[in-house]
Amino acid sequence: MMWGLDSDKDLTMGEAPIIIGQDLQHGNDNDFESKSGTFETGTIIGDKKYVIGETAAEFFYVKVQILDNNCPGEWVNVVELGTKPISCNGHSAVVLKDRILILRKDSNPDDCIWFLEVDTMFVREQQEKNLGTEVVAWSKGVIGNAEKPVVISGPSGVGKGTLISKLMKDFPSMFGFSVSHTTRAPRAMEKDGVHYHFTEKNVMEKEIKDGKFLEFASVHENLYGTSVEGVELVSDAGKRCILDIDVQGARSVRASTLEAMFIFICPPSMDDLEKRLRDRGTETEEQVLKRLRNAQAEIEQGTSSGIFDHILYNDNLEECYENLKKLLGLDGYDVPPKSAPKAIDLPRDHSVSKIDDKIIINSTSSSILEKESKNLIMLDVSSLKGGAPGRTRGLNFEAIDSFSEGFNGSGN
Ligand SMILES: Nc1nc2c(ncn2[C@@H]2O[C@H](COP(=O)(O)OP(=O)(O)O)[C@@H](O)[C@H]2O)c(=O)[nH]1
Ligand SMILES: Nc1ncnc2c1ncn2[C@@H]1O[C@H](COP(=O)(O)OP(=O)(O)O)[C@@H](O)[C@H]1O
Repeated sequence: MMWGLDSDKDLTMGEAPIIIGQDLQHGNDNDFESKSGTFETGTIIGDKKYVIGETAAEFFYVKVQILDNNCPGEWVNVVELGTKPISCNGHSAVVLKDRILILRKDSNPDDCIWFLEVDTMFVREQQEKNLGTEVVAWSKGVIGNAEKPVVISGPSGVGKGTLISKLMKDFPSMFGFSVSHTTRAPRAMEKDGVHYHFTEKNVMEKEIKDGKFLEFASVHENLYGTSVEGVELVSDAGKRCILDIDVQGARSVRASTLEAMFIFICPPSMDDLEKRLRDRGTETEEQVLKRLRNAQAEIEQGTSSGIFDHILYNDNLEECYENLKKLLGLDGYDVPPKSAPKAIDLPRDHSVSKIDDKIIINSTSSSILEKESKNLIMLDVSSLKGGAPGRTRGLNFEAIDSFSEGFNGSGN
């Protein structure tokens, strides 16, 4: 088996080395003691060596340690952000520009590609908040691109929920709702985990601190927030994610790495808005008044801040819904079967090399069956998008088998 790789070159950030992390399990590298994992790779980027270790026998998470060449023998304090992969039977590590690509052995097709970000914008921002430590961030790699999420904002009672429900009912395989967290009390018909994740303030504040939220805001004196996982789960299922969030939240998403389409829904008049809110009958008089007070400012910001790509007036519901469908490219639409994004199936034993933006994964298996199905895989990392917190998308691959001519799979 050839799993860990080549020589230990002194790589600097931004170079495109042939690479690679090194298999320390077999004692190829004596620069430092392998601390505890049964499998480790050591990847040098600039002055730092990133040691990624795992213990396959137990259900542990992969662990990152860093050595600074300027302080020989001393481990640097590391903060690891994001959801981490669970240990598997080893991995290869490949240096990209600002991150390390991890190819995991013996893991499921949808879980074999991960990225450890070491110098992305997200990591640099977090570094400023964690002075005195090294920050790295994990994100899972996903084949292909997800369709841009749709952010829908507008004052309370304008009809956002009604429009979104219609869309989800008419196109259930195309859209998925990002279920927000909130500290407000559930309404009579609302279900936990469906309409919102209803949560306690102290729990939500802790989760915000832990970086679980893409955005959050205090709205009508309650906390609301969109979790990174909530949005990613919808995209992973091959659906387009819909977010119903307020203007502050929309502004935060605009500033984040998440590319989205932003739509603001306006009422025909304040009188109509008040009537809808009162007729809905879900709020106390005090809450209705609070929502109406906030509505004016929300409409001003929504229509003038430049956050939103489109403004829709919800006067006649059916007309507004048709206009929403037009924006989403759904007018006169016959819903096609939606195929889930493809996943890469790595050969169990393989070698890895890198040429420009292509990672070449070559089966070294002696099993005829495996050779037939996946002899050579070319992974294209030229169009990566997103990253921590969340997923790294835009990976494409071609699987080439030696027994038939041409390609037998594509990530596109
Ligand atoms: N920033 C942010 N706002 C949210 C989120 N979820 C809901 N909201 C907004 O919070 C406001 C109040 O929502 P809700 O209590 O359900 O009342 P409703 O708008 O009257 O139905 C609305 O403007 C929602 O768009 C979220 O995750 N983040
Ligand atoms: N175009 C419309 N004309 C009249 N009533 C509407 C219209 N759109 C929505 N409504 C009603 O207004 C109320 C508030 O709508 P809802 O979808 O709950 O608003 P939001 O989610 O923006 O707070 C609901 O009772 C809904 O049935």
